[in-house]
Amino acid sequence: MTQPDPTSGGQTNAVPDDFHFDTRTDLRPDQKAEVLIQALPWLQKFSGALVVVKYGGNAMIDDELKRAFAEDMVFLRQVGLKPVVVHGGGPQISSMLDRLGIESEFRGGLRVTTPEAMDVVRMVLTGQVSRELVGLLNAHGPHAVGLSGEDGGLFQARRRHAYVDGEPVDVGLVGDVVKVNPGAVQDLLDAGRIPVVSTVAPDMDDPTQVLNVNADTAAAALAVALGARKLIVLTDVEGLYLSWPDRGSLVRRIAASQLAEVLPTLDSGMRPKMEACWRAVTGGVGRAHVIDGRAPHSILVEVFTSDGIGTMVLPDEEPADAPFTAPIPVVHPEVSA
Ligand SMILES: Nc1ncnc2c1ncn2[C@@H]1O[C@H](COP(=O)(O)OP(=O)(O)O)[C@@H](O)[C@H]1O
Ligand SMILES: CC(=O)N[C@@H](CCC(=O)OP(=O)(O)O)C(=O)O
Repeated sequence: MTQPDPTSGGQTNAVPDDFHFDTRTDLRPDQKAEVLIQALPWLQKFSGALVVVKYGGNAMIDDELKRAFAEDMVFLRQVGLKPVVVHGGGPQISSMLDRLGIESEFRGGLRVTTPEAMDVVRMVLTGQVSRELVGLLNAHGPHAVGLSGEDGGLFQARRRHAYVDGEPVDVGLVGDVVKVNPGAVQDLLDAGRIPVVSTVAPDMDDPTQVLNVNADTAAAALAVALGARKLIVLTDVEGLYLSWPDRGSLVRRIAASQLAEVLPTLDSGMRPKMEACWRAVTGGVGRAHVIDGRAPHSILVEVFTSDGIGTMVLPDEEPADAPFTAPIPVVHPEVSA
């Protein structure tokens, strides 16, 4: 049996003949209907919305979770949103460097990237992680197309001058995205595809050289350039904790200016992530969320339920669509000046 896909310009999606609804849950039919109907205002609100989803390497824990992630992306697209995937792959790069006997070290949350390590970063991100995600998405139909920051002039980067404790450190071939030309991603979206972006970028000052770009930072730059409604960052923790690792200090909502005060207090893993959220929201993206990628379908819970999930960063001035905002108290961090 095949069903026409109304959003795919005449393509068809194969539905197996033995297809049946999942009956593993204990929900009664009316409860199932309630869950679906509760999603209605959110489906209406986000119809046509462009959402950039950063999928961190630490959230790619097992095959089941990766498949659930792919289902979520296809779900978003199928109900009329425009998802763009920007993926990381830090642990996958580290494990390949290990296998090849190449030492890898982080300074200030950035991988010190030698020319030899850069070859591995590029190979793992574009040749392994991207291929796997594209394959998982395309198990549902011909949706996904992979591209890297090198393709179609998507990113241009500049070498990063990194500092640890105020001292300059050499992190090698690490860059910051300084220019985004989102045309190639926009073309794919216009064609109904799901772009899957790897964050390797040409060096603006030496176009023969590619640079290793932190995936959170690249996702934020792309979200701003595309004028995204949301940036969703999937990681391996419930969200931002004000006093890590005190589990009682999870932040549910935080305004950009409050976040700016907190940033200098954060550890290296969380800092680039929260900085990326801050950049996105101050750059015009409606909301940025950090959510737990270890929970299956956390994206759907974030986008289509009133309570949401994880930590939400919002602009200082609440936009006009405030009535849809979940009634969660804003945390006012107590941070010394
Ligand atoms: N304040 C904090 N709130 C939440 N997590 C934190 C905090 N400080 C440090 N962390 C650590 O940061 C990790 C997430 O960063 P990272 O490992 O770089 O993620 P990813 O690979 O998804 O980009 C968490 O697993 C947690 O151990
Ligand atoms: C400069 C730098 O550190 N680049 C990262 C790029 C991958 C990444 O960011 O992956 P995650 O999102 O999984 O952490 C790295 O080499 O690990």
